[in-house]
Formats: sequence, C-alpha cells, structure tokens
Amino acid sequence: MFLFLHFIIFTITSLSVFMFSNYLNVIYIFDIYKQWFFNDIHDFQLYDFIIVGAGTAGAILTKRLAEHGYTILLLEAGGVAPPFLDIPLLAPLIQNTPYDWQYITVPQQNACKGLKNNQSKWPMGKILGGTSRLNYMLYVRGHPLDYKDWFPDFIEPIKGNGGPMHITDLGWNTGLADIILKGLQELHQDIGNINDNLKTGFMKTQLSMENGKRWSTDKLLYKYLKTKLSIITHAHVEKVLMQSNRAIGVQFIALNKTFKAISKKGVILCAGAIGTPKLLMLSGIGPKKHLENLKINVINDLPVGQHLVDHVLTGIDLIMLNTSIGLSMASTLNPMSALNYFFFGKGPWTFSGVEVLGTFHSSTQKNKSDIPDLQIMVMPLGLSRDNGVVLKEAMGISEKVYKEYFAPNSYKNTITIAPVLLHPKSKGEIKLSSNNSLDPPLIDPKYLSNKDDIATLIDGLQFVKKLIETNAMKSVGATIYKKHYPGCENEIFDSTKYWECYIQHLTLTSYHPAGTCRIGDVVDEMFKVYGTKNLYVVDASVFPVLPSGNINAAVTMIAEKAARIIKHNTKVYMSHTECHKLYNYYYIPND
Ligand SMILES: Cc1cc2nc3c(=O)[nH]c(=O)nc-3n(C[C@H](O)[C@H](O)[C@H](O)COP(=O)(O)OP(=O)(O)OC[C@H]3O[C@@H](n4cnc5c(N)ncnc54)[C@H](O)[C@@H]3O)c2cc1C
Repeated sequence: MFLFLHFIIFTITSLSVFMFSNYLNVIYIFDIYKQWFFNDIHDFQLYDFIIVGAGTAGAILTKRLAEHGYTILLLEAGGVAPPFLDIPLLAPLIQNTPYDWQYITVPQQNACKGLKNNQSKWPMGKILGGTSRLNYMLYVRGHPLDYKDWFPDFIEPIKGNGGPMHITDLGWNTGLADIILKGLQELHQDIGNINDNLKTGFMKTQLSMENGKRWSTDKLLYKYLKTKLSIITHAHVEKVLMQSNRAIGVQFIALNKTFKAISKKGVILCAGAIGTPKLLMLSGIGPKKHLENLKINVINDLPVGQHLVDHVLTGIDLIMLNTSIGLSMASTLNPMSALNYFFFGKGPWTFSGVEVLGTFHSSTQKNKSDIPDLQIMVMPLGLSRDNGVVLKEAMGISEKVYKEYFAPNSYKNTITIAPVLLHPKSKGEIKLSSNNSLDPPLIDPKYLSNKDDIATLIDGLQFVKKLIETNAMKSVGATIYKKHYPGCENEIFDSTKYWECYIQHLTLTSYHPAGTCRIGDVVDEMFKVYGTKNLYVVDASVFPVLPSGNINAAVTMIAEKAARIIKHNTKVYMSHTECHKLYNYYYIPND
C-alpha cells in the first residue's frame, strides 16, 4: 500500500513537471509570434540611454532613469513572464526551459566529480526580470564589512528605505525551522535578523515576496513608464557599437533581423556576470591576446571575464531524521494547497525551499567580528524527496550517483543543512568560445582549485555534525547519512580525507557568479568602463568581492547607486520628448 501510494505520487509529480515545462515551451513560442505580429522595430532610433538586460540590475536602472525623464531603450534577450511564474514553489521548474540561458561550466578538474561530465549547471534568467524571476527569493543584505572598501554608502534596497524590493518574513514552513534554531541556540549561536540587528547569526529566511507571490524586478517596468520607455523583448544584443573609444549604440538581433540603436548619453550593460563580459569582449574590450586569437578588433585591453567567483555549497541530503518533518509531495500536490495560494497567498506553494539561514566563522577565523566565511542554508528537502524528478536534473547529478546514493532514501526523511563557502579563494574566468555572439561562452570557475576552500567547507560540515548532536536535533532523530558517496569508497567514512573527497564530488553552485568586470579592474567607481566614454556596466559582474550571503540584494543596491550617479553626472535635455513606440507590449502577471 505504502509503495503504491508513493508510485501514485511519483506519477503525478512527473506528469505535473512534464506538463508545466511543456506549457512554458509553448507559451514562449507564442510570445515570440506575438512579437512578430505587433512588431514595429525601427533601425537607428535615438535614445538617451540604451540598457542591455532587464534583470535585477537592468530593470531597476531602467525604472530610475526613465522616471527621471531620460528616454530609454531596454533590450532583453528573453520574453515576458507567462502566468504562474510568480508561484514560489515552482522556481526550480523554470530551469532548463527557454526562460533560462542554461549555461554550463567546462568540466572541473578539482570539483563537481559527482556531476554529469564534471560540469556544473548554471541557470540564469532569460526573461524580463532576469534571474530575479527564477531565483529562490532569499533576501540577504550581507555583512556591513563586505561593502566597507568599495560601497560604504550602501542603502538596504527595501520599500521602507525608498528602495524597490518587497520583503516578507518566511510564512509557510515545515516546522523544521524552529527545531534548527533551538539547536543553534544550544551551540551558542546568535538568533535574530542578520539583515537587521545581527552581523552574523541565524534566522528564519526573509523573502523577496509580496502577498505570497514572487516579487521580481520586471514588476517595476509595467506601470508609469510607458512614455519614456521602449522595451524590446527577444532582442539579443550582439555588441556595443564603438566609435574610437566612445560607445554610440548597440547592434542587436530581433525577429531574425539585425538592427542598430543609437544612444546619446550612454550604453549601460546589465547582462549579468556572464552576459556582460561576453558582450564587452565581442565589442573589442577584454584581454588583448584572447581577442586577437578570435580576430576581434581590440579597443581596450582590460581583464574582462577574469576573477570569476561563485559561492559553492555541499551537503545535499546529508541529514536523516526519524520523524516525518519535511516538504512532502503529498501536501504540495493537494488541491487545498493550490486554493490556499490563489485565494490567500499562503501555504506550501509560497515556499521557495530554504527555511533557515545564517552566517558564522570557521574555526580557523579567530577574529569573530570579521567578515564570516561560512553560511548555512537549511532545506526541508533534497534530491531524494522528489524522486529525482526535479532537483537531480536541475543540479546535473549523474544518473549513476543518483541511483547509488540518493535513490535509496526516496521514501525516507532526508533534509539538507548545506554549508556554503562565502569567500572562495579559487578564482575562475569566462572566455569567448568564438566571435559569434550566439555561441555560449566558456565558463571555468576553477572550483576548489585553492585547497583552502575545501578546508573551509570541511569546517562547515563539522559545524553541521555538531548541530545534529544537539538535543533539539536529537528530538527528531537527526543522524548523518552514513553511506559512502560514490567515488569516495576508498576513504574511511568521516575522516578528513573522506570529506575532502565528498566535497570534490558533491560540489554545487549556490548560483552567485560575480566579479567578471570588477570595479577597479574593468570599471571605475562610477561604473564606467576604463578607457572608454559613455559605456557603463551595472550588474553582478562589477562586485570586487562576493558579499557574505545571497547576492540579489547587493545587485539591487548597486543598481540603485549607479542610477543615482548616472542621474547626477548627466543632464536631461529632452524632458518633453517621448520614446518612439516600439514593441511596447506589456503583460501584467496576475496569478
Ligand atoms: C537558481 C538561482 C537561485 C538564486 N537564488 C537567489 C536567492 O535566493 N537570493 C539571492 O539573493 N540571489 C539568488 N540568486 C542570485 C541572483 O538572483 C542573481 O545574482 C541576480 O539576479 C543577478 O542579477 P544581474 O542583474 O546581475 O543579472 P540578471 O538578473 O541575470 O540579468 C541579466 C539580464 O540580461 C539579459 N541578457 C544577457 N545577455 C543578453 C544579451 N546579449 N542581449 C540581451 N539581453 C541579455 C538576460 O536575459 C537577463 O535578463 C539565484 C540565482 C539563481 C540562478
């Protein structure tokens, strides 16, 4: 009976996932055809600013500059969000669809050995709202010292501060959050709000959410701005048009044709930590030798694409409970959960995966008032919970590893307490694979190439082991999953060598690539690309260091700052001019 019930749930889950991804595929094509129908794209139109990429940063900048009076052309490679994308629980299902760039790293030498071909999948939003449309919505400001040297005047980007973000405290959760927090208290960790009164410590998560729905930056574009703003979706920007060292516009492909648009005051690249360095290199700004090899005319020799950093995590499904706490498929598929979401904005459909998070110092970090080097994220779920239907695919876990390690726990209570490396010493790079703008770039994060990163993550796992020894965690029968990770069978379980091997096999991205056009290397503190005129970069690529936490809030703060600087440094001369009305089709998601 038990197995039969699980079989039914497995079938319904697989069917729902299949139908949802097909729904996204169909509606994406429909969106493109609609653009063909409403198309009114003209060549050589003139704007004050052209902004490339409508993601976290691009949408915010667009709003701020358009409401200031500038005429703006916003070019976005993806489409408009279809209905149902606001449902937080569906976030992982947006990956591997046309709304995701579906990037993948090159095979990693020191890491990702338990992933298909040793490659890490890097989802990234290709849609109005960019990655804020498919992220897990966690709101984390970061430690104040993260910003000390390069952004001391940061302002939290939330509504109450005049910022754009809608933030909500964690609503629905499985109950695991309270148990974990009690356990952490036993370990003398501070419990409070790391976005407010605490610099390090733990809390129930805060989310980028409004009335139970995802809040993403595309929502800033739907109202108020129509006269000053032209948006072209499904517009793939190929390069910045440079006249000597001055950016004068961009070249883009839309509707299978090539267009050019001209800017008077500037081109602002907000195409993300991968898209922006790619565009700069295609435009002749980047490492001289690399560009010459690809026969790209070099305009400025800068370390574009270098210093790629990302938060790395491990520990998925490592903890088992003897009590039934966790996100169950049965409760999420229950029709009452759907009604609760649609009518009241409550229930498991408002859940995006993480219940508790926090930061702390590894045992090697003696100064506890310094920037923390580890984060913990607690998820009442893991790869085995969904029977390999969603997360296995999303994370690129190999079939063999899934079958041997995760599948045996399909019907058990596994949870994830994942340590995250906050300040990796390993640095990677992004290079062009060719001079064709439609080819994906070569992404090499060089994960764990610096051995200190492995040591810090082992420290994180030791902390998790201490946590499950607390009375709170013992009350739910928490133990470590003692099966050897495939590939690490020769090491003694729980030895340092074993954990080294485990981390090198189960190396997962925390989805925060940054630093590929760092302030100080590629752009100055005014976000201007060195040695050029009228060319700016504003997105995760400019971070000189990674913040101590999930980075969407930091990207938002950067965009707000850049808008203030650009508004201050340029004057609005044409305040009465309206934008030429392009493909100005707005869909206001309302699900
Ligand atoms: C799965 C996942 C979960 C995450 N979860 C969280 C979380 O819970 N909390 C958190 O704080 N952070 C999270 N993040 C990270 C965070 O969302 C991103 O770091 C942030 O959104 C990056 O913003 P951005 O403006 O730099 O880039 P993006 O938001 O990615 O915007 C770039 C935009 O540029 C467009 N573009 C790119 N190239 C071109 C081109 N050539 N022509 C036209 N348009 C182009 C893209 O389509 C995209 O819309 C997550 C990320 C992922 C992938």
